[in-house]
Amino acid sequence: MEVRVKNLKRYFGKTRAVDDISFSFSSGEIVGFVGPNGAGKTTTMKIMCTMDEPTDGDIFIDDTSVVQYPELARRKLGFMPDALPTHRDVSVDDYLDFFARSFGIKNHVRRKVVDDVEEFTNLLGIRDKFLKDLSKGMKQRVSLARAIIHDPHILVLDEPAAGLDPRARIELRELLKALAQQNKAILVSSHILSELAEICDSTVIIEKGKLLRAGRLDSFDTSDLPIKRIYMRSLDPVDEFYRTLLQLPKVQRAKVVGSGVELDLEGTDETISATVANLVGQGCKIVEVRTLKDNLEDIFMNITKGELN
Ligand SMILES: Nc1ncnc2c1ncn2[C@@H]1O[C@H](COP(=O)(O)OP(=O)(O)OP(=O)(O)O)[C@@H](O)[C@H]1O
Repeated sequence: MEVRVKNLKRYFGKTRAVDDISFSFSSGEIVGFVGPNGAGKTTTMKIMCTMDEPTDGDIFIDDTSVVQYPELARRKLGFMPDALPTHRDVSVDDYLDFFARSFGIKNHVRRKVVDDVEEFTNLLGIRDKFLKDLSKGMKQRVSLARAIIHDPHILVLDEPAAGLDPRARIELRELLKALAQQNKAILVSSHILSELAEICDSTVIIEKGKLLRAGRLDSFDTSDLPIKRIYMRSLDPVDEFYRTLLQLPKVQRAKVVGSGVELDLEGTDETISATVANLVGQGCKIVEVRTLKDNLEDIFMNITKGELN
C-alpha cells in the first residue's frame, strides 16, 4: 500500500499553510514529518485523514483519492491527533469499545478486538480507569489504541511524543516499530528530532508550507547546505592547529576531538578546498580531511530558516 501526497495546497486566506507539497510512503515504512511551528504538518495530516479538504491537489491511498472517497480512506487510516481524549467519566475500556462500534466491528468479535488492542498498547491493567484520572503517557497510549482499533493499514500520528517522559517515549517508539513490522505505513510528526531519526526510515522536512527535503536521511544531498561539518587532523600539536583554524574567517565553530579538530565551515565544497590550501600555505602539515555526515538535527537547523508562516 502506498500513500501519495500530490501537489497538495491548502490556503487559509493569504496564509499558504500547505503550498504544493508532494511526497510518498509505503507499507512497513516509518516516515518522520518534521518542520518548525506553523510549517503545515497538522494541516497536511488533517487532509490525509479526511478532516479537512485541500485548496488544490490530492492525497491518494494506492489509487483512491481521499478527497473523492473519504469514507473509503477513513477505513484504511488511523489518526492520532495531538490533542488527547478529555471525556471525563468514561473508562478506557468503554472509550475503545465505543470507537470499535463506530467502525462497525460486530458484537461477537468486538470484545476480542478491544482486548487485543489493550494488550498491545499495555492498557489491560488500567482499562477500568476513567480517562480523567490518567497520566499523559497513559492517555497517549489510549489515543494510539483508538487510532488502531479498526486495524488500519496507515497510521498518522501528530506529535505523539510531545510531553512524554523518557520511559514513555521509549515505549511509544517500540510500539511504532512493532506496528511497522505489522506492515503498516506510518507518518509521524515530531519536534524531537533525534528521536525521529532513530525510528524513521525516511524523513519529510517542510517549512512555511513548502517541501524542503524528502527521502532517506542517509541519501539527503547535503552538498548545497550552507554549513559543512569537517574533521581535520595535522601533524602539528593539536592545540596549535585548533588555534590556527579558529582564526580562519569561514570557520564558525571548532572543537578538539582526539588528535584532530571538528569544525563547522561556512561555504561550499570550494570553500573546503580553499581552506585546506590556505592551511598548507601557512605550513600546517595536514594528514586527514573528512566531511562528516550531518544528523537530522543538523540538517533541520541548516535548511530551515525558522521563519513563521
Ligand atoms: N483553520 C485555520 N484557519 C486559519 N489558519 C490556519 C488554520 N489552520 C492552520 N492555519 C495556519 O496554517 C499554518 C500551518 O499550520 P499547521 O498547524 O499545519 O502547522 P504545524 O506544522 O502543524 O505547526 P505546529 O508544529 O506548531 O503544530 C499556520 O500559519 C497556521 O496558523
